[in-house]
Amino acid sequence: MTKEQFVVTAAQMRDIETRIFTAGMPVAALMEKVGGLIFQRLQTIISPDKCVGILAGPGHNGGDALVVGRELYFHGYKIWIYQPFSKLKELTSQHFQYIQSLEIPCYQQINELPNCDFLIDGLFGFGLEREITDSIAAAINHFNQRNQPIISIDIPSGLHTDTGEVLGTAIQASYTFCLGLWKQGLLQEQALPYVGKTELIDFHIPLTDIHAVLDKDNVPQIKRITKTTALSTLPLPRPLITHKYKQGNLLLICGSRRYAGGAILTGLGARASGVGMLSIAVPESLKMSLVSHLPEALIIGCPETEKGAIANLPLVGCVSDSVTHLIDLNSFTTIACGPGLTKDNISIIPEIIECECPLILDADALNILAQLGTIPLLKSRKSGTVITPHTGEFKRLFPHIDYTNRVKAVQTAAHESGAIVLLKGARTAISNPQGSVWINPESTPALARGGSGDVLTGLLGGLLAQIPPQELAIEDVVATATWWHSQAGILAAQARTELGVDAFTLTQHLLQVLKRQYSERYALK
Ligand SMILES: NC(=O)C1=CN([C@@H]2O[C@H](COP(=O)(O)OP(=O)(O)OC[C@H]3O[C@@H](n4cnc5c(N)ncnc54)[C@H](O)[C@@H]3O)[C@@H](O)[C@H]2O)[C@H](O)CC1
Ligand SMILES: [K+]
Repeated sequence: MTKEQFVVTAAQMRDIETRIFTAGMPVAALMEKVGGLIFQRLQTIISPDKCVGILAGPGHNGGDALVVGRELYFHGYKIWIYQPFSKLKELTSQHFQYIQSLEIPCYQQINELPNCDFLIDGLFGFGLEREITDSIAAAINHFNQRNQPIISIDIPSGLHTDTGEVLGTAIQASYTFCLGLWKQGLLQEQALPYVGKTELIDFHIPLTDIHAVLDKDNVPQIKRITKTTALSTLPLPRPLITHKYKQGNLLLICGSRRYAGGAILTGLGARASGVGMLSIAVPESLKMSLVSHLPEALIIGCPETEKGAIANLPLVGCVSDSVTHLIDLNSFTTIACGPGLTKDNISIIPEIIECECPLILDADALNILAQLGTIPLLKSRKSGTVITPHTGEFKRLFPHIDYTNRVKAVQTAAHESGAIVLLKGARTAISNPQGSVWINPESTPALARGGSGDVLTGLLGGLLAQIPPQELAIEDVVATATWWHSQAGILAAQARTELGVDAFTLTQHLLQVLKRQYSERYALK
C-alpha cells in the first residue's frame, strides 16, 4: 500500500501521532519538520514578492502555521499574523512569542488586517471539537469573502475531520495540504466546496505505526483509490496464450423500447473493458439496433411486454419457438442487469438473482429490488453481488439509513444487504459487507449526465467477467472500474469542456485513459 491510499479519522491520526511521540520523536521537531515541508511546497506556489497573511489558531495547527510564517519571513516574504486567541497550547505559544520578537505584525481584530496576496489557514486542524461561533466564525466568513486564495493546513478550518460536515462555518480553501495521511472528511462529498485542490504532505510516518493503528481487529479500512491501485488490478497484460472464453464471458440484461440507448451505452462500456465474450439480452425489437452498434456482441432478442420491456428471459429449459437463442445463466462469468429495463416487468429480477456468478444490479434493477423489498434475498446469493445506486436509488433501497456520513451509510447498506455497494456521486464510495471502503478521490461533474451510469455498469461487468473472484476481491475490481470511468470523464472534459461529455463521448475516452498509462509498454521500439 502507498501512503496515498490510507484514509484516517481524527482519532486514528491521534493514535498514530501518539505512537510516534512515545517512540521518542520530539513534538517540536515534528512540527518543525511539517512546517518546513509546507514552506517548501509554498515556495513553488507563491513568489517572494508576495504578502502572506497567516491565520493561527490555539492548537498545533496554529503552531504549524506559525512555523510556516516564520520561514516565509526569513526567506523574504512580507507576512502578518492573525492570532485572536487568548489561550494557546504551549508549543504554539512559544512560536507565537518568537514571531512577536521578530516584530512581525500580529493582529487580533479582523478590521485591523492589512491587504495580502495569499492567506494560510492554520486556525484548526483535526483538534476541532465543536461548532465555531462568535468572533472566530465572523472572521472565517470575512476571510472567505476576501479575494485572496486560502491555503489550508491539514483541513479547512471548520470542517469535521471525519464527516466533512461544516461545524458552524468553514474556510473555503483554494488548496488543502493534508498532513501525513488523508483525513476521511476531505473525501466526503459535503467537504468538496471547501477543500479546493488537495494534496498530501508526506512527513514520513513509519508504516508500522500506520498498520498498528489501522489494522486493529474489527476496524474496517477506508482506502483512497489511486492510479497505482487501479492499474494493479487491470487484466493487463493478457496472457500470450488464451482464448475468448478465458477473457471473460459477460451477459448484459438491459434496455427497453423506451430506453434503447441505455442498452447500447452499457454494451459500449463493456466493449471498452476488453471482455472476451459479450452477450446482450434485450427486448426483441431492439435487436437489430444493438447489432448495428455492437457487431461483435451476441445479441439475444427476448420476448417483450406490450410496453416494450423484456417479458421473460429465454432460459435453457424453456420451450419457445420464437426465440433463436436460449440463455444459460450459469455459463457466464458475470451478469450485469438494469440499465434501461423499466419497471414494467419485475419478475425477471428474482430469476436473475438465482445465478451463480457475480451479479451487478443497476438502475431499474435496483428500483425493482426496492419495490420487491428483496434486499435480504441478496444475502443468500452464492457469489458476490454488486449494487450501484446513485443517491436517489440508494434512498429508495435503504430509506432508514442515515445519509449524513456517506461513508458510514454505504458501510451500513453493504452490511445489511450482504452486497458490495457502490454509492455513486462526486466522491463515489464502495463498501464490502465487512465495511472495507474504497473512495474515489477524483472525478468531474461532467459525469452528472444521463447514460454515464450505464457506461459504468458495462465497464464494470466486462472487468469483473475477466477477473476470477478467487484472484481478486470483487470490491477491488469495482474500485478500478470506478477510477477508470471517472478518469475517462476527466479526459473527455479536458478535451471538450464539462458540457461536452455525453455518455457516448465518454465511451470513446475510456481506452484513452489506458493508452496514456501504457503508452510506453505498447510503443514500437
Ligand atoms: N498529526 C500529526 O502527526 C501532526 C499534527 N500536527 C498539527 O496538529 C494539528 C492538530 O493539533 P491539535 O492541537 O490537536 O488541534 P487543533 O490545532 O486542530 O486545535 C485544537 C485547539 O482548538 C480548540 N478548539 C477546538 N474546537 C474549537 C472551537 N470550535 N472554537 C474554539 N476553539 C476550539 C481546542 O480546545 C484546542 O485548543 C493537526 O491538524 C496538524 O496541523 C503537527 O504539527 C504535526 C504532526
Ligand atoms: K486548518
